[in-house]
Amino acid sequence: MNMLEVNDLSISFIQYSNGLRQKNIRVISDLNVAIKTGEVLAAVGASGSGKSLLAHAILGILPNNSRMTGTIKYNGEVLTPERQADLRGKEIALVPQSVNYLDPLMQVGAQVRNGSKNKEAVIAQREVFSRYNLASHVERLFPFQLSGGMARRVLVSTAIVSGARLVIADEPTPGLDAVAVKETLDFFRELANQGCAVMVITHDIETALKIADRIAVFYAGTTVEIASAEDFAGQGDELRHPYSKALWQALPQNRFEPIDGFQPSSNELHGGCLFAPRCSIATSRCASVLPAAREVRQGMVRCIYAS
Ligand SMILES: Nc1ncnc2c1ncn2[C@@H]1O[C@H](COP(=O)(O)OP(=O)(O)OP(=O)(O)O)[C@@H](O)[C@H]1O
Ligand code: NI
Repeated sequence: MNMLEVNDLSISFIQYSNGLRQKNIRVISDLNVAIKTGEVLAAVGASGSGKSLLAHAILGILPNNSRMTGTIKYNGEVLTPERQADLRGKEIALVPQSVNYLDPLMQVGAQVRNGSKNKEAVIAQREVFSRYNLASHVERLFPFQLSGGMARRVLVSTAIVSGARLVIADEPTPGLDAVAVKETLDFFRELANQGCAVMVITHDIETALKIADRIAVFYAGTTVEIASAEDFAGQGDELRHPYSKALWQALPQNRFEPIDGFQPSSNELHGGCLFAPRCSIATSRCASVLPAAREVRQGMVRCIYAS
């Protein structure tokens, strides 16, 4: 069963230009993704492709000047803002991308326990800290006293101590050394094995492949492909979308060929397939129709030529 289901999610920001003229800038378009109990799904894509906004939409923490359409379901139930507030930090936890999400005025131990002073919470927090090599005095420190790597371990600890069922980790590994990276990824796998659903957001396919069952490839605010991790192999022949193939082939151990051009920015999105201007197999048809999401070989793809 799907623990999380995101259907036709679109997000835009209202911007004021030339005085009072209002402009809607669309940053996520018709995005679909789902995660099952026991599964780790990686969301992979370049900077600005909409990964963090998806995380914030699920948690219900989008900025005030944004508008969202589409539905997000948790265990089959549509999430309303009230329900999101109830579940946030309890059943649904975020490991945020930036350490700025830590409260600068609160000792980190208390933050990880969500303010709780009860005995079990303190024990759980201390166990996780020792597991992450955070010395016993660290719980009394304030965020500004932590190194970058320590702060990231504190953020991961917060999600773990919360006992959440759905964990969304936004770039959890930068600033960690190789051992801590492995430990963190292993821990997410363990959470999934215990029946949680985990989404790991990363711009790095190699990190994603170390942990994910399935990979959702983001481009310019939508998912262009959702494939099983095994499909990222060899020449990438099992992949369905030209962008996923190009990403895969750009890795040093593969052809090491960069993709020409740039991801369009949100104020220059045109009709048609957003990847078409950079795609080697694009035709005039691609410029006119936005490809619908369809199922191909047990994966999802948005390309009219995928087979
Ligand atoms: N508050 C905001 N107002 C206007 N535009 C925004 C706002 N927040 C994000 N955006 C735009 O939305 C798009 C997606 O941003 P998002 O942070 O989700 O990208 P990302 O995939 O997480 O990138 P990164 O890998 O750099 O973290 C970007 O083009 C960004 O500029
Ligand atoms: Ni991000």
